[in-house]
Amino acid sequence: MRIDVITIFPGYLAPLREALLGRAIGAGLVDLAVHDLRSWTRDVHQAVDDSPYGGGPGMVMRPQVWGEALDAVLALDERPARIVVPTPAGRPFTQATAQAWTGEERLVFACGRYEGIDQRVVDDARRRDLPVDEVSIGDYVLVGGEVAVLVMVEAVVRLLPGVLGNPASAQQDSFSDGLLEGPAYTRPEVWRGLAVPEVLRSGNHAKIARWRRDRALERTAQRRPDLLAALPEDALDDADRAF
Ligand SMILES: Oc1ccccc1-c1ccno1
Repeated sequence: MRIDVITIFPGYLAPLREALLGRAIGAGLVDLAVHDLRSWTRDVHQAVDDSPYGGGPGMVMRPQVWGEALDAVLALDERPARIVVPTPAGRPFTQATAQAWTGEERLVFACGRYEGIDQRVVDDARRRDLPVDEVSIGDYVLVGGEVAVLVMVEAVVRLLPGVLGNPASAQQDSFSDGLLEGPAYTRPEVWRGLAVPEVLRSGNHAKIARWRRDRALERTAQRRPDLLAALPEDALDDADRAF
């Protein structure tokens, strides 16, 4: 997978070259290129924004600069690309989104700042039949899209074959089966008077699996009843329903 990020703060994306993601890049599983949007400005001030039509606070990012930047970055590689625009007004980015994007040959992230990017940039890309997703990583407002890109790139790249040491980890993630992950424990057996649940030390794998499933159902019911309600009809078996 090739990942391109266009931003006015390239340094914000430095963490993508660290740790697990850095190793994925080093192993050739991911190609990452970060581009400074200001490279496509033509004025001495390298202006990337302007006042909003219709008035109102803040500034809007200029379509000319973004249009030239996206055209140039897309032309760098012949692989078909999905353009991703992080925005608080976007569709929710979920584990399902991350899973779906693992099938993409290329992702091009457009990091907006200020009051966002002139809408015509997205409209122009869509009318050229380029796939464009405007996505939000949560119901809060950030200063720019860079942090959202860090989140989304990590969520996607960790799912790519060969990235995680143990692929089973991704299968047992929270959300992978529609439920939140239950509690986890490691040594020591007792810590500050708190003992590890006995069933986890029983060696009875069937009991352990049932206990873990019950804790996941319990936690999901308590913290995210919306996820429970969204489960497909056949997702819960009789033992789950008895819980
Ligand atoms: O708040 C933002 C500002 C710019 C770009 C993205 C965001 C955002 C907020 C939540 N998800 O994305």
